[in-house]
Amino acid sequence: MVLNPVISKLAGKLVVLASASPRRQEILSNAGLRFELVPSWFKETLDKGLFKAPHEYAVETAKQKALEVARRMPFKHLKTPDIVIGADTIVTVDGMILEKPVDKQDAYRMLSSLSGKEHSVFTGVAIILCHEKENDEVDYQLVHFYEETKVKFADLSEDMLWEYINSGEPMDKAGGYGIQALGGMLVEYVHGDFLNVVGFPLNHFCKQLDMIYNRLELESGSVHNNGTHLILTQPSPNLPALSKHSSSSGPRPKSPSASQTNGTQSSPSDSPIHKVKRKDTESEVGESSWTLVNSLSKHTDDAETELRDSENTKLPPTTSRGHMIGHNLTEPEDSGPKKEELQRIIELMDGFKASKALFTASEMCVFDLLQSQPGLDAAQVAQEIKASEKGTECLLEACVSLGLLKSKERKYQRPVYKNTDLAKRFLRSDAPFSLHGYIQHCNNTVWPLFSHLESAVREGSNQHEKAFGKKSKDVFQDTFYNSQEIKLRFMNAMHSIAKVTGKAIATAFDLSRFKTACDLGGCTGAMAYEFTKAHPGLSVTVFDLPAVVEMSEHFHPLHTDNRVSFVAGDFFKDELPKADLYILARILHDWPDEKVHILLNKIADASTPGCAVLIAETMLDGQTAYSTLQSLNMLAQTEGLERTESQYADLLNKHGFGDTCVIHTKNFLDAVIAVKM
Ligand SMILES: O=c1[nH]cc([C@@H]2O[C@H](COP(=O)(O)OP(=O)(O)OP(=O)(O)O)[C@@H](O)[C@H]2O)c(=O)[nH]1
Repeated sequence: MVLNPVISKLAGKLVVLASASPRRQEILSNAGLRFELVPSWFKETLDKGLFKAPHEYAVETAKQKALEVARRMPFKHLKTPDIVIGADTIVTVDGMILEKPVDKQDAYRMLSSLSGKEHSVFTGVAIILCHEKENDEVDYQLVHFYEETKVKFADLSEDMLWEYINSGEPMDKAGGYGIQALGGMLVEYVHGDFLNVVGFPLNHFCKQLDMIYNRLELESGSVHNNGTHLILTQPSPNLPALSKHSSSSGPRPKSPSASQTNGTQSSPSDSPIHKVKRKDTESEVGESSWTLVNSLSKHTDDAETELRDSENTKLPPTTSRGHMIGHNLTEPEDSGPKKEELQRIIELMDGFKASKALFTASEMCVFDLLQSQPGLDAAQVAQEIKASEKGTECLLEACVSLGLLKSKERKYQRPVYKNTDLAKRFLRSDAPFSLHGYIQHCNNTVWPLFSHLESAVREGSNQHEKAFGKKSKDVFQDTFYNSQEIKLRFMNAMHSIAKVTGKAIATAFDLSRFKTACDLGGCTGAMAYEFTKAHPGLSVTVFDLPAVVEMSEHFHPLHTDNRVSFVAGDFFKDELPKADLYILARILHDWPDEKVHILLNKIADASTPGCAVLIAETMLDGQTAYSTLQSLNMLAQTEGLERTESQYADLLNKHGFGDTCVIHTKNFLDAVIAVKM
């Protein structure tokens, strides 16, 4: 892309955004960056007192967020990213660091401290470049920087403050406001990068990428550039070499454009350089397997040593400004396709093989068998699952390479197999979070539908007729609930997803004011059960088709609590049970807008002011592979599609539901709540 040659340099690389912030996802995807989303599990609890300046705290938190993901991925996701991006935004005023408020009082405290004053917003950013070496070791290179923007708030009256707090907007935002939304009304002026306040300094980020990939200015000696650190653990012909002029005192940035940006001080770093050796797919990365180099001066010394080494490696010629002449460093002319590039394409091409291996092992109850009898060899497994020895061995080995099984070699004997933790938690059919039911649905329903994806894309409609030879006017009545066997399988699938996601949805918002809820299309009641578990004062009515309700007793042992009840009916045709809160979990994505309007209209008719609708769906905003592929899934399988959070807010607004609040749960589903005005 002409507009952004730097972002386009990342095409073909596995870029990972280690952030759950929907704003960061949006800023980067709007800039055309294709990335995978792996939110960091790093808890933001560093001791602020240990940092000399607030931006150091933001940078260190950003580094820890990114490092946590970079070191988790090879083990938990079984792939090594090329680049991991982490960020942390803080607000500073009167010597205090403000992060996200923990409750409304905290938001009040923050916003009143900002009223009528200028404050600073710092976003620290860490870019980790990962290099997987032939011997399975991973080298990490860390670039980090920060950006400062000054923001002045108008004087805020108590009424204004509380109205804003009650909108729900402050809760997931640094300093307790969102400048991009209602919070914009509180702001008198902004000096500096607006997107930095929103959560990601895009311009500064692009400059850093440019520096990394185009070697701009680096030849003339900037290790510390514009608040940036570049720490190399290994010389790499694909990365800018550090100048031999660099030193621990930090040379001045030479680029005029860079020095005009805010946040020009170089930030001291105490971050270690990490190297990790990947041993096998089962190992957890412990600190002991890391080589740590502890001080900044040590980094710089190491970097200089490495530079001298790297100067000996053959690099293409440069001009005096450090630009490459006729060469592109990321794609050396003579080296042919890079291993990582090919790996990414092959991974995508092989995705269906991995899925089918998982489906087959699950369908043949391999995980259940190895749970009850761990340590069987291929011949023993083959005998138990009534399959060929040769086929079973291939399947077991594939599962080992996918991280689903572990194998143990034995001298002069065949290896034996057992479940990995992942299989124990999610693939056993009797595990509390078992996805067995959903996997069966994927194998028997989604798989045949996806084999007609091209037709689905051409025609813009589901493929039940091609896949199953049946015309369906209503996919639920005509396909999913057409036979007992298929119905039970579908209900099992919905049940397992509801169990895995239920708690995150039920606890996404403060629902303490609601006494009654109605879970429309609530199937087996698994989601309803999570709601009653999380909210002791709440009773939930599950409203679903008679064919579903009659079968839900198969799942009833779950409902030991009599606060969950079932009512049979069709939510498009029949009167809805009265409730304070209507739950629509994975319902609206089945239907086109016309039908969604019919349903929301009925909910609006049944609601009085103060009642609410809670929608749980996968929102498209982050453009993650999961959400966009899920939208293809809805295309091939239903009449519906996945939507963005603003599309849901618009649909709800049209039926008198406002004060919309969205939570990204870090689980499969996101949640939106809106109140009848
Ligand atoms: O004007 C705005 N200011 C800030 C925000 C959002 O605030 C949060 C800041 O929190 P943090 O940096 O800790 O990031 P998280 O949301 O927890 O996500 P990670 O997974 O990356 O830790 C951030 O989301 C900003 O976007 C805003 O929206 N407007």
